[in-house]
Amino acid sequence: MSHAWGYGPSDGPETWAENFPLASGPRQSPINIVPKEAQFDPSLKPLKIRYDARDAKGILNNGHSFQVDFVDDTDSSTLTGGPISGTYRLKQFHFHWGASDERGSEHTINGITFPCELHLVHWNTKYASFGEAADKPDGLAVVGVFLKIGAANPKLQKVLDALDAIKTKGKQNVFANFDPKTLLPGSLDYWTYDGSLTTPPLLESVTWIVLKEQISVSPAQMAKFRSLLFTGDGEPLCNMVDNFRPPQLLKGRRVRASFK
Ligand SMILES: NS(=O)(=O)/N=C1/NCCS1
Ligand SMILES: [Zn+2]
Repeated sequence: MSHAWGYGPSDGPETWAENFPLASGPRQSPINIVPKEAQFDPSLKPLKIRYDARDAKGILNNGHSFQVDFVDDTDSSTLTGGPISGTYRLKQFHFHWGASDERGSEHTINGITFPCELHLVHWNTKYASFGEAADKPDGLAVVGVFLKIGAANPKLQKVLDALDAIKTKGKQNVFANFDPKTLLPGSLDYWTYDGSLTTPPLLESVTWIVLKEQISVSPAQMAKFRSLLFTGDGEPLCNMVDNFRPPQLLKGRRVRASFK
């Protein structure tokens, strides 16, 4: 049975444990990252990110965020190196954001929140598919990128221009020829820890790779994110904002840094 969940007072993160017991598990995400407590690990490899714009397939309002989906039947868009072993294929990317600029990210740095956070979701090709990988402890790897308020981000604009056509839950459109590598910052320095999906079913299958360097987003671009709706056609209008889970307990986990 699929349980309805959301980000409101009656179905939000504080209620998820009722239907998704992993919410109280030992490796939940997101977390607050305290750089001074992160251990530099010289054995961590540089991230190797190779994406092919031709793999971009579509864009979907899934009622919780919007996601850009990728063809993942070959190793043409992959994540390797970093803290992971083997090859992980790009499945989709999506965002989390706030109703205003002082909140919106899921991970925090020294308790600092950002207005938006990008997640690039990859699955381990030792498994047959995303669905097979999603509940395995080494099944997924998500690269997280913080967005901070500044100059308009031209790389983001193509994604934001596609939102008018997917305003309501369930709407989708073709979204072709887009290389998400253009969304990444110049530095690929990262923090990494073992965590979970930040949305139900909160599966504890994610190697998190959170980049230190942020990318920019303008106030007008943030307004575009906030123009989406959680609700479907014909339902009462509810703006898609504050679709983030707050930081969870570390429960003894180590956060490693790829940089000094
Ligand atoms: N925000 S997240 O990336 O941890 N959650 C996900 N749920 C389904 C695919 S990714
Ligand atoms: Zn996410």
